[in-house]
Amino acid sequence: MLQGSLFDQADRIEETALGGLDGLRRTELGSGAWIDVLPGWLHGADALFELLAERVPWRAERRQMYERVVDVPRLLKFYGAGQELPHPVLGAARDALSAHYARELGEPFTTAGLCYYRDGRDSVAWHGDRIGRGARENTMVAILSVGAPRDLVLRPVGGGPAVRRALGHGDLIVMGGSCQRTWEHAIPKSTRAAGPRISVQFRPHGVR
Ligand SMILES: O=C(O)CCC(=O)C(=O)O
Ligand SMILES: [Fe+2]
Repeated sequence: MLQGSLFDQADRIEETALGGLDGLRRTELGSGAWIDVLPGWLHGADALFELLAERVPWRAERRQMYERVVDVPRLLKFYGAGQELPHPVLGAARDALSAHYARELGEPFTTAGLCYYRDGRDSVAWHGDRIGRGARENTMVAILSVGAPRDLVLRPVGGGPAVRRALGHGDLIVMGGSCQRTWEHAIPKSTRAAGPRISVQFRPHGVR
């Protein structure tokens, strides 16, 4: 929740700023998949968490699961290409990522999907981002995390050792190469007390 006067809040969010991307470190996962990770890319990430929690028109979705309709255990908001993002630093993040990966990706990041995990009961099940072109082509999905850390876990399709990264407080992870096809990822439920986390996923046009 927002605390103090609007003026205090404005002061704090003004401290929110991106660092450089030189510290990105790549881990090859195998089968042409990789992740790049940069802890603490966004400074003042907690102020951005508060702003997004308050300002974004979050949607609770419901899905058919067998014979029941169940709540999707996280809140969502999708911003398409050209839609104004809830804070300018997110546009700056998208553009910095587009510039950094221009050669390797061959196209810019254009969309931003936001997910709000309110506590350890919120989660996302194993999946690859394969609704769009990620099902057939190599692509990238870049995720900026604010708020409390949660584990993002990756595992090869068909089984094998998992890879786990705790992400929050301005951390960046980029899933690239064949990662959406040959690997799956999840944010598992946490039985330990987990604070709220918001993730911002930047994707190229046609990747979902
Ligand atoms: O919250 C995250 O970091 C992952 C979200 C995700 O995998 C998705 O929405 O496709
Ligand atoms: Fe995903």
